[in-house]
Amino acid sequence: MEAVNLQGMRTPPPPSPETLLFGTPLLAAAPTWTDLAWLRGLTRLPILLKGITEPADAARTIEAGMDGIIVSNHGGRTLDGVRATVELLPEIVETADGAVPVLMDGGIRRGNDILRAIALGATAVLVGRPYVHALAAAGAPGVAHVLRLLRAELELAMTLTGCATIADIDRAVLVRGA
Ligand SMILES: Cc1cc2nc3c(=O)[nH]c(=O)nc-3n(C[C@H](O)[C@H](O)[C@H](O)COP(=O)(O)O)c2cc1C
Repeated sequence: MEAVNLQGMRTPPPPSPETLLFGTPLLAAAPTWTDLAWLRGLTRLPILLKGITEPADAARTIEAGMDGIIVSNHGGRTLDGVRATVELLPEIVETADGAVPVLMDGGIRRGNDILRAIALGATAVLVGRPYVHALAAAGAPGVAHVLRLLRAELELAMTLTGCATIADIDRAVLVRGA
């Protein structure tokens, strides 16, 4: 039987050789779908599940009562070679079928990247390294500058593709590659 602490949290079992990842108990402590049910029961706040890369997991996220999906490969840092999120996005949007918002991150560097993601069905995008690098280079004003640039570039891309509002952005703005 699984141990449960006073807050109702699952206490990870002691690591076995099978759950040791390169000598660390990382996998043994990883949250499970059961933990999501526990978390859902604790709050009515929206919960968005990050790191979804498979349609089957997207379906399970919705079944688990989550409020949104974040398509993410964590910036490709943890598993080199995992498919790009912009490539994964359409099949996950199709699976979600409007039931919950689908956000994505990974490789958003310019306004065009935001336009493309929204055209492929993303409700919104998130950024990681651009704001971290800006913070390191120029502090809080650097972060504000990056966000201003992304917004200005998105507005320019929308103007050039004839989209007056975010809701006007659809697949018609995309050109299919060979
Ligand atoms: C230094 C660093 C540490 C990160 N640590 C985590 C983490 O602990 N958990 C997580 O879900 N994602 C983590 N991420 C991934 C980001 O949350 C985000 O998914 C990713 O940076 C988005 O891609 P981008 O950097 O290309 O915008 C980390 C990213 C960086 C650059």
